[in-house]
Amino acid sequence: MKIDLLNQIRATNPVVLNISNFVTVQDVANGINAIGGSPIMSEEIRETDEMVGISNAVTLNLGAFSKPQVDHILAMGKAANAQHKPLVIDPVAVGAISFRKKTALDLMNQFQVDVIRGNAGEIAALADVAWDAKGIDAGSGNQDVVEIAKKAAQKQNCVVILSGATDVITDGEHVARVFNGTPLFQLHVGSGDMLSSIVGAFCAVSDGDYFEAAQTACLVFASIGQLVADQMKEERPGTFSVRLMDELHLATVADIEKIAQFD
Ligand SMILES: Nc1ncnc2c1ncn2[C@@H]1O[C@H](COP(=O)(O)OP(=O)(O)OP(=O)(O)O)[C@@H](O)[C@H]1O
Ligand SMILES: Cc1ncsc1CCO
Ligand SMILES: [Mg+2]
Repeated sequence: MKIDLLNQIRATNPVVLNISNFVTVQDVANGINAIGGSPIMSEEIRETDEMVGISNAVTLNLGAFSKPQVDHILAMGKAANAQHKPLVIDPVAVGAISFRKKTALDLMNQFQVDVIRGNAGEIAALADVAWDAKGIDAGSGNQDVVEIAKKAAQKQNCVVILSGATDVITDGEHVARVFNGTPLFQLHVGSGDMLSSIVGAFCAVSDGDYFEAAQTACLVFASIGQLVADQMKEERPGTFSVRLMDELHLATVADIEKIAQFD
């Protein structure tokens, strides 16, 4: 695990281009900014090639798409491939809404993603494994999450992050797990969206090793949330989100190394 990639983000301030959802766009922008990246959002398809041109990574969030936004996402994915920029996708709620799953699969048939980041309900849907997803949340299921993540990675030929109490990261063959985190993440809508765009920032400084980038992003984000939770006496979702932003900026590699739990 190359936790030092965090310092590389802070040293090089990579531009992370996002198609976000309107629910969590500000958290996503500030999360990238706080950790040391440079966020930019886009809502206009005609600027796609130029936008991708100035970016070091692209994250596409399917959280609240409309027909024009799906066209934009498609153009952005194709441009990221053509310009060899790392491409991350967050398939929000594809486990709960069949139209979303179909749309996500249609898109991923037309461009190649480098990393998919979703919760168990979303990744199970992409793996065609039975799971009871609930809206944007993971829901419940009894299949092995490692096998689910591997299956999704093999189907899409990319790195998959299945996030949750334990994050599972796989390229379809090798598997890493991150055990850090806090249930407080679930009390803040958009924790996953922030993670997906922060994965983009790690991919930008990874020299093409997206499996390493994905693992490290998960470890850094989950550990920083855990550091915040460890300082709180009660479950305060509002306070958590503010302090999370502070710690994304302040936490050092040494702070993370002290609590890191992964295999
Ligand atoms: N029960 C938990 N315990 C510890 N950490 C958790 C738990 N659930 C989620 N996390 C952490 O929360 C972060 C976001 O992952 P999560 O799986 O909740 O995304 P998500 O479901 O897409 O969230 P959202 O839809 O709110 O964006 C990850 O860093 C993950 O490790
Ligand atoms: C609540 C919600 N609805 C669509 S997207 C979103 C934010 C989590 O991605
Ligand atoms: Mg999500």
